[in-house]
Amino acid sequence: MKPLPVELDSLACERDQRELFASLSLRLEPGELLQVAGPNGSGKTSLLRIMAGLLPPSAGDMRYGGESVFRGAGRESWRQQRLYIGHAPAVKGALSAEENLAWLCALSRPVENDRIWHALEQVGLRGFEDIPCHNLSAGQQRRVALARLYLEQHPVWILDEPFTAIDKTGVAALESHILQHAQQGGLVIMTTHHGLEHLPGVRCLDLGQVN
Ligand SMILES: Nc1ncnc2c1ncn2[C@@H]1O[C@H](COP(=O)(O)OP(=O)(O)OP(=O)(O)O)[C@@H](O)[C@H]1O
Repeated sequence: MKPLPVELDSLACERDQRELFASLSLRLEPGELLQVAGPNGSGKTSLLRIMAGLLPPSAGDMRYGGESVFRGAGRESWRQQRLYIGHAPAVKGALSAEENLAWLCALSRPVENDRIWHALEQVGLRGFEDIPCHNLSAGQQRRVALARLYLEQHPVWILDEPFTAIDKTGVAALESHILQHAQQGGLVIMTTHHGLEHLPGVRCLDLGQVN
């Protein structure tokens, strides 16, 4: 799937009658990596959830390839184009890593088991495929969610704190995978309190500065 430009047009978010941001406009081209930064509570997760189509904005619009992602046919097609991984691992504790991934992928398109095993191997979970996730560590559960980045074919990735609970080696591997996705023309929008200055071409949107 070839990514298309993403445009934020005067986007605003209010929660509990408090304005988090207003008149947020920017255009992202395929191949870009955007880091949404800002202090705790500045609205990073809220913005990512709006961009994922999971939270309505209080004003403004967002377009993908020129079509609003909040209305009509654009809404459904956006959900097939973007992969959203929230800050909680969102794995079901009673299911194994393999079962979780089969279930999560089936929501968009079923995948074969050998591809699931390959993805779990990429995130260092070889040998842990069949263990119920409630018996995995916090970092391992996070890795189960992140295995989707090796499994699914969405052009746009929206990642909320993907490095949380991941060890140093895992962070380096994930950074390189994210960079590779952008270099191959994908679009990445992510929040992280982890510095990304050492990665080439990262664009930063600081919500602490826009309000
Ligand atoms: N479900 C909710 N209902 C009402 N207000 C919320 C809800 N979730 C978050 N908020 C409020 O919105 C504000 C922004 O929260 P958000 O999670 O977007 O910030 P953040 O920048 O991601 O913070 P952090 O760096 O701590 O993860 C906070 O003041 C929070 O209290």
